[in-house]
Amino acid sequence: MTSSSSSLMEEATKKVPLSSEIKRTRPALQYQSGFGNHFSTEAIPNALPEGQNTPQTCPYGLYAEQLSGTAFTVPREHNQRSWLYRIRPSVVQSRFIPVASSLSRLGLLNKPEVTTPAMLRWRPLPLPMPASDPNAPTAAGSGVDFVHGLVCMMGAGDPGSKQGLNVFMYAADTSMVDVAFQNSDGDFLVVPQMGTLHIRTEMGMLEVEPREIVVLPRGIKFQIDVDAPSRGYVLEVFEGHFQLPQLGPLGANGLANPRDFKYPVAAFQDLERPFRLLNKYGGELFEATLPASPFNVVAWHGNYAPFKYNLDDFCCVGSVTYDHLVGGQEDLGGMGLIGDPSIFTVLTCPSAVPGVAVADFVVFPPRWMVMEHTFRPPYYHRNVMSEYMGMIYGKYDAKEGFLPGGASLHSCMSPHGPDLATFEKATTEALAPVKFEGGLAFMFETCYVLKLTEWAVNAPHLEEDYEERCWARLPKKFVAPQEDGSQK
Ligand SMILES: O=C(O)Cc1cc(O)ccc1O
Ligand SMILES: [Fe+2]
Repeated sequence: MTSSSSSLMEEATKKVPLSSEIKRTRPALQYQSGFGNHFSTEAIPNALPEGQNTPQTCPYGLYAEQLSGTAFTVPREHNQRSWLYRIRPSVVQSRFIPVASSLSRLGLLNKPEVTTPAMLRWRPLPLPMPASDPNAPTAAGSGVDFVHGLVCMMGAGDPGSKQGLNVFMYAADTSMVDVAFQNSDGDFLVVPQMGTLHIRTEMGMLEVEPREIVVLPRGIKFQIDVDAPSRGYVLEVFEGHFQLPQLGPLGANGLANPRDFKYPVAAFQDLERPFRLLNKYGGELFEATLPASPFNVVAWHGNYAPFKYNLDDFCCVGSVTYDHLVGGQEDLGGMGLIGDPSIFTVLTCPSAVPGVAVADFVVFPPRWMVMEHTFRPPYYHRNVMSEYMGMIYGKYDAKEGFLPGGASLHSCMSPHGPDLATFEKATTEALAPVKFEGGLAFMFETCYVLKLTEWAVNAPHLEEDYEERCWARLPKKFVAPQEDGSQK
């Protein structure tokens, strides 16, 4: 490891202040708040038509364009669409052509084809090589932008039949210049672990830092600037959209509160120069040329838009008596099943089966641990759901060696739980109330059985001795009773 990457890794283990807490280099952005709201926003006063969506002519000579995130015909409470008022409509573009073969080496297009139930863990994803590194591919530095830095690790299903998901990681050090990306295959949930993402979307700008997440719904064009080596995780769902979990017996508040979700305000570019549009479609990549910036939406209204959320705002709920609780479905005295996922769920993308998620995004944030006569860490278990975990900063409370920027996979029915050191500590420590402040881990939990990409199983940062290192030395502690039934 180079000294610069080891110091970057030290950086990553610390809880870094948000840039809003330190000196800013860019003007602070404005947002609108409230999960799933119907927003109205205009970058020029009166750019939104009054009283109707498609007047004969729109203010300022804008074109009206609807973007639908759900079928027109789904019930009103699930309907997601926005009306965009833009300088040119999206149809002004050249024919989409498959991206040239040199670019098809993109990790983004890796196919999940390897089946294995093995418990796997990866050390931190290597960052793009700095220009000063003699092994860097170009003298100007690695030049890897967000799209080219995405690498598919695993997935299930098929975007063509709108079923399943992918898990990616990204490592990038370069901004996207005069290029926009559109994912027609599903929604992206991005979890930065290092480096701020400056995201320009059709609906406006978002700035997203480690400890925040962003959802970029299907089809919404975006472009990402970075100002430092940046790394993180991406969950892509091919079906449905992310929603807040039911609160069941918790009542009206708690977990991720709706008002803490931030949506962009309209912001547009009037840039008349060629742009490339990269489109992920059916798991392949296509490209078209645009005569001008596609970020030309002067005003919009609707409920289909990207949004961000600060994980520090998560209101964590847990056991205040005994046992380690994660939550589950609640049957409220004959009121029927509430599809209520884990108490650590920030967002869920539900399947058609109540309580079963295409994917849950779950966090393990700093929190008080007060449970009495209890083994407090996550217990040993095997789960019908598959669990992919990542680390944003610090340490996880069940394992040593799970590092920020690293990842683990415990698939359907594969066993996992605390390592030896954690077990020893948890079974001998005095159970005073303690605040776990060690770190912020998260999980993508899915009902699908994941396949891995060749890249993920052959990656040099895959830990060869994961099971061995964590669990092989867990001792036999069993003491059989004496013939008379007494214990030795
Ligand atoms: O396996 C893990 O580390 C994740 C996890 C944590 C927890 O507190 C309960 C269940 C669970 O799967
Ligand atoms: Fe687990």
